Amino acid sequence: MHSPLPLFDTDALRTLETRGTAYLDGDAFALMARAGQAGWRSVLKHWPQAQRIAVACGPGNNGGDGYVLARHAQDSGRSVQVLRLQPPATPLAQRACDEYLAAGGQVAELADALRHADLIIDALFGIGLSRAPDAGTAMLIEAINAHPAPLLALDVPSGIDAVRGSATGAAIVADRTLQFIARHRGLRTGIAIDHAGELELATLELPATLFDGIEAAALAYRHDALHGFFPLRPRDSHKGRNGHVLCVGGDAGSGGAVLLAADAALHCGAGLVSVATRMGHVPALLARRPEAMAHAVDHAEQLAPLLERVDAIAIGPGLGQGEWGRMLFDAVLACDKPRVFDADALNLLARSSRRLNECDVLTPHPGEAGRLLGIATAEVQRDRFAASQALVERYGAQVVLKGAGSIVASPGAPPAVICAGNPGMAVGGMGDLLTGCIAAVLAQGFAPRDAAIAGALLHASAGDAAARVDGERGLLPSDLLPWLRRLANPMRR
Ligand SMILES: NC(=O)C1=CN([C@@H]2O[C@H](COP(=O)(O)OP(=O)(O)OC[C@H]3O[C@@H](n4cnc5c(N)ncnc54)[C@H](O)[C@@H]3O)[C@@H](O)[C@H]2O)[C@H](O)CC1
Ligand SMILES: [K+]
Repeated sequence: MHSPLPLFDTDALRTLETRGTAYLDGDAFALMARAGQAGWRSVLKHWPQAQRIAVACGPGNNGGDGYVLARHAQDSGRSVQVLRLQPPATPLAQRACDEYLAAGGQVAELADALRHADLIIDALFGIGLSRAPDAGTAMLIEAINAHPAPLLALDVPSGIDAVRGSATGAAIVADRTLQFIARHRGLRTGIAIDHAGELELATLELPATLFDGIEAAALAYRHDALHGFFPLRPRDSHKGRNGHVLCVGGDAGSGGAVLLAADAALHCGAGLVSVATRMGHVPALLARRPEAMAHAVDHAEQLAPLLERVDAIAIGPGLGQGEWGRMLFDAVLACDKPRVFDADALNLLARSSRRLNECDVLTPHPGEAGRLLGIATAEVQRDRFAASQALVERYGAQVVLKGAGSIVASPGAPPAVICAGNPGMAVGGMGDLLTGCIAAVLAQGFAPRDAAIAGALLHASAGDAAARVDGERGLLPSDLLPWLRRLANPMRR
């Protein structure tokens, strides 16, 4: 897959800050000056018409970046007001503030600064946020968020944890976030996506060699990573050589889910798809997907020959947790083929606490992840990276933690963040499609981690493509099918 974007944590940023300062002959203020100037260039590029700029400056060096930007804006002849709850608390921020005031800059009360602003700069906190904003700061953040002017956040939208992507209290909702030196891991998953807005990176003209020896804390995959992932098929290909997927599920009354998984597997290029389900769903399946082979399964012995024949198994969509579902779950647990566990199969797994292996894939949403870990959903969302890694440790499988910015965690590799998808996909059936997508890529012989990433990327990118045509609201799982097929084919040469 195309090389993903490396994302970094705060420790890495601190190391880069030290190396950057050394690169500038020990002049730390030069680094801050570059950051503030990069912020000003972003203003000129995206809001050149802004004439009345309010800059909210915190006490630390993020605030220092804000004072530098404010001085540039002041020098350009624009009306600038700095608003702040505390004076600068670091020597660099103090120097930036002094230079701003010396250039005639104004510090104003909140109401005055915001009254006529047509652009707001958030320089309250960056990577130094260490606790929930206090009441006064929270009120300031809420007042800024309620203001109609566009908002540029410097480095991190204040109140957001740049590594976890969560917030412990009030947090800025920015239209754009300009990150300094390196991309923050936390801004591409969970609630941070809505708080960061458009993401931009200012390298501060530092050499790439500064990154030598620094490990990425995560890898960001976008839809272009799929280009060239699926090879062209040999002309003499035949269906038996393109992967056989078995979809297991569909208890009485819930046949639709397992049919969606089968649909997705076919559209992602599986050569053969079989479905093991209740007798009652067989006619509907055959009517909708004659390409799939339907098997009515009421006893484990009926499943055994199927498990033998296929290359990958997707179990869970509509499986239920009754006797029938448990019987199928136990039979699949006993087989050694690559498996995707979703929905009720995850709930049954949580009760069995069986360990799996590296060729298996779990696809929990945050609630299912909580049940698998025995923690609250809120706890999962507070640190999606930690939760998905904990699942890897506990079950020994690949884990796709679904939600905004799905995370693919694997044994012995940095987490992958799926930078695609949209809220229109928060509807029933989308998870069933994902199960089929991943099983199809597994069945075509790709390594489990690649299959989990590619399957999740196919799914999310198809959701974005379908939403671009007719919007996010009312998006249906079936709308994704043609896009899965387009994305699963090599770019036409
Ligand atoms: N990383 C780089 O290469 C560069 C970083 N720059 C900017 O510096 C900030 C980080 O600055 P730092 O002083 O470490 O912290 P912050 O300014 O983010 O804020 C911490 C500051 O605020 C206090 N604080 C923390 N949490 C709270 C809270 N909840 N309520 C009130 N006060 C709080 C804390 O005590 C500190 O005083 C980085 O993000 C960049 O913007 C360079 O300027 C450019 C290169
Ligand atoms: K900020």
